[in-house]
Amino acid sequence: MASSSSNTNPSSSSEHISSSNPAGVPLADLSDAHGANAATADHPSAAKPDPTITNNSNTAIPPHHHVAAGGQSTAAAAGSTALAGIKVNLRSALRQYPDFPSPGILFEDIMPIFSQPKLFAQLLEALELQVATSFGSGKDAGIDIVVGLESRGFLFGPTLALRLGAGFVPVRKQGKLPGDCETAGYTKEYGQDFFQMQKGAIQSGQRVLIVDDIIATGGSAAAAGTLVRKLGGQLVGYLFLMELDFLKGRDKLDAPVQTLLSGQEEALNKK
Ligand SMILES: O=P(O)(O)OC[C@H]1O[C@H](OP(=O)(O)OP(=O)(O)O)[C@H](O)[C@@H]1O
Ligand SMILES: Nc1ncnc2[nH]cnc12
Repeated sequence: MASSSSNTNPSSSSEHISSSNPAGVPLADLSDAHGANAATADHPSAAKPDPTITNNSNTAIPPHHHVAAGGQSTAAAAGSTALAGIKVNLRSALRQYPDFPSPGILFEDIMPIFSQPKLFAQLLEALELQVATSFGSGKDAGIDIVVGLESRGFLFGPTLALRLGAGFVPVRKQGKLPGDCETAGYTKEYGQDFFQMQKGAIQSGQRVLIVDDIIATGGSAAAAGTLVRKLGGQLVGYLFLMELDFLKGRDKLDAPVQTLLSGQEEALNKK
């Protein structure tokens, strides 16, 4: 199994507050005790380096922009600044629900992001910027297919696919897709299930990026990766909105992992 690593590129690894905001949307109110800059047991402070912008091969993700000797390109630096500002806003929109859907689970509710159109737009911008750090911008990323996991991966997967000039293919819970399907069972943070993909949904050798909202134990994502490979896809990476640190789900994945936000350094009942 691959292990996680810290990014050695400080300009893209912290959720610092930027005074300029290239995304053009007001940053969160930092005076709010529940705002993005508040250090809570659930979320690291904004000043703490973000360990999530990493791959799973113990190397920093190389930017695909031209890099001038001794530093980032102007485009890469602008992208890093925009990404950092957006992360602050995304984090402040998340809500936590203890003991949902079962005792001991601290549920991270991402839905408020989607009810605010400017934030929803920023999420897509951040995901595209994050993809660009590894693969290049838009169509240059060379992603053929974005695979989204039912159901929250359907909220932004298709839109991200369009922005990358890629197609979208769903992974669904068992019994929802017609025709011949491949099936993979898995265990997630609060239960067990089966995922399916339609045979023929991916052409042999197509470059596939798997996206979902949250990686917890990594069980769902690992099963999706198994299905993509069964269909002949080339799995180039995973992209999540959020990672629950204490569960170390990325250790189950054998392709590069990128996440916008990290949280829950410890289990709920250990706090
Ligand atoms: O890393 P894991 O422990 O596998 O957990 C992560 C998965 O759990 C949630 O999905 P859920 O099955 O609750 O479905 P939903 O998106 O339909 O709510 C989440 O959206 C991920 O897909
Ligand atoms: N703690 C959690 N919050 C939201 N979605 C999840 N999926 C798996 N674990 C989760």
